[in-house]
Amino acid sequence: LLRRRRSKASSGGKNRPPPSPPAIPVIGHLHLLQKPLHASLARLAARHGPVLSLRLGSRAAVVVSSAAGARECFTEHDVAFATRPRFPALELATFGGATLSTCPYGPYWRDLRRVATVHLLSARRVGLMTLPASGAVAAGARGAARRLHRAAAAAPGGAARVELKRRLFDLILGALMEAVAGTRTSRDEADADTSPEAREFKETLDAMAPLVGAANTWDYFPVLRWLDVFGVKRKIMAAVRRRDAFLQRLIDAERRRMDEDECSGRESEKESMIAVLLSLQKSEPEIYTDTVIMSLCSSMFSAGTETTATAAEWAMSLLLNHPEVLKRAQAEIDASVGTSRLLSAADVPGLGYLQCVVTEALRLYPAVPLLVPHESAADCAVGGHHVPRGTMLLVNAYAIHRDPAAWADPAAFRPERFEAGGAAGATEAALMIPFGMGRRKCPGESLALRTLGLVLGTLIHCFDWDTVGGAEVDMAEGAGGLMLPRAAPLEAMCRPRRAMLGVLQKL
Ligand code: HEM
Repeated sequence: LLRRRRSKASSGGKNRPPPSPPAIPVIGHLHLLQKPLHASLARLAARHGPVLSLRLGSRAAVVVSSAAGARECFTEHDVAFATRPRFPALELATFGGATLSTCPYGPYWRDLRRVATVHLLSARRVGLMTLPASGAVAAGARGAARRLHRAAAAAPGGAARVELKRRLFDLILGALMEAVAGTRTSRDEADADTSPEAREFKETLDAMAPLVGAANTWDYFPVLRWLDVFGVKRKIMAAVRRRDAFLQRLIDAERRRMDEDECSGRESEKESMIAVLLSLQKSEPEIYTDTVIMSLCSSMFSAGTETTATAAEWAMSLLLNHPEVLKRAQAEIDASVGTSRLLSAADVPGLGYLQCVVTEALRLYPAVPLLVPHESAADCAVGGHHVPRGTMLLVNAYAIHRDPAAWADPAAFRPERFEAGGAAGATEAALMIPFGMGRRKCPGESLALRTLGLVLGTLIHCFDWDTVGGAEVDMAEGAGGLMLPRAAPLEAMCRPRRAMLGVLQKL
């Protein structure tokens, strides 16, 4: 004991574990956690400090809720924290934990990450999706404006009550489905926000999500996995088979199309992500198997759709409750783009205030509030506390973005704080990490920001928006696993702007 105490003293406290609330046998600290999880963890951090340790059933976790702690984890210890914890329930739905977001750090992750950043989400590819009018996101935003205009024209008084959550989700899933699998034709035929393919895929995800959620308890109490009393595993496997069959059909269709193009010597005008991956498969078939292609496509949908749609929905909620901000963003677009054409992605970099709106919305409501869990692959020290190998790391971006020591009036929606490139009223300690930080940072950030700018800009430019019945939008947060959903789906009243009628009628 004496030896241990002496070595602790000589290490300057670095061997001390982070502070921890009293735990209960077997369940550890699980009883202290309520939904939404980020709020519960912020309350514990206020009581026990910005670096605290928890035991979640059989799993050890450390929760970091300060900018300084997050910086330390993702700079000094970035490699140590670059791997992911294994969640048996999630593994069933993610190709055995082999998707880009879930796989352990190592050569396999590096390969997938390189393909994603160099081939699928590169600046060139994001440009192709957003810049030309035929790009998947640009066409999606235009189609949504056309359909909203029609809905308003058919509504009494010329203003339609629209469920923005569904429309935003469909728009973004439709655009991603087109970018991944080249499904434009089928979407155009249906003139809907999504193609039939996107709808079918969504059905498979909807079937899987609650099952994986229900099986989450396995991750903390492994014994439950072996019992599988309610047959959850069997049901997850059935949903997984349906999803994989669907993804395989998309791959086969692209393969057939590419073969036909090759035979006829036709140049394909726009390559889908699957086509890019199939070209890589030709040169390195042992690496780019159909399963790897499926897992990459699945990563794009699961990591890119709900996140971007949720961020857009929160941004619209904030704008509806702050009509003065909405008017200012609209005036900026009118002054820069005019009212004789639609906004394009090329206009977005010149719309400084609109970008501040997006940033401020991501600060207040980061779509992934605790980032994606990391795990330490080696012992390290965070905030002077010892974190052993194999500890799950949760970084509370939500709490960091609202830290009163770092941000002036942190709960207020004030896009101006980001004007002139800075964060006015924020101290050196302020840190924005809606997309994470370090080597596992989101590779879809630039696609997400372009999409948000283009979609929100189009909605603001073409329509006047109002809350339903003039009541304030309720900003209550729902419980959403890793995500930060609204408690109630956002609905709003949408009326085409008189100045934009000429443009809308031609869509
Ligand atoms: C507003 C929209 C988005 C937000 C807020 C967001 C946020 C995040 C966050 C917080 C992470 C985890 C970072 C970490 O591990 O610490 C992440 C990872 C990831 N994101 Fe995004 N994301 C968005 C959009 C997208 C899009 C559009 C795509 C692709 C189409 C995408 C693909 C991914 C992938 C593949 C990962 C896993 C990266 C890895 O583990 O190496 N995300 N994202």
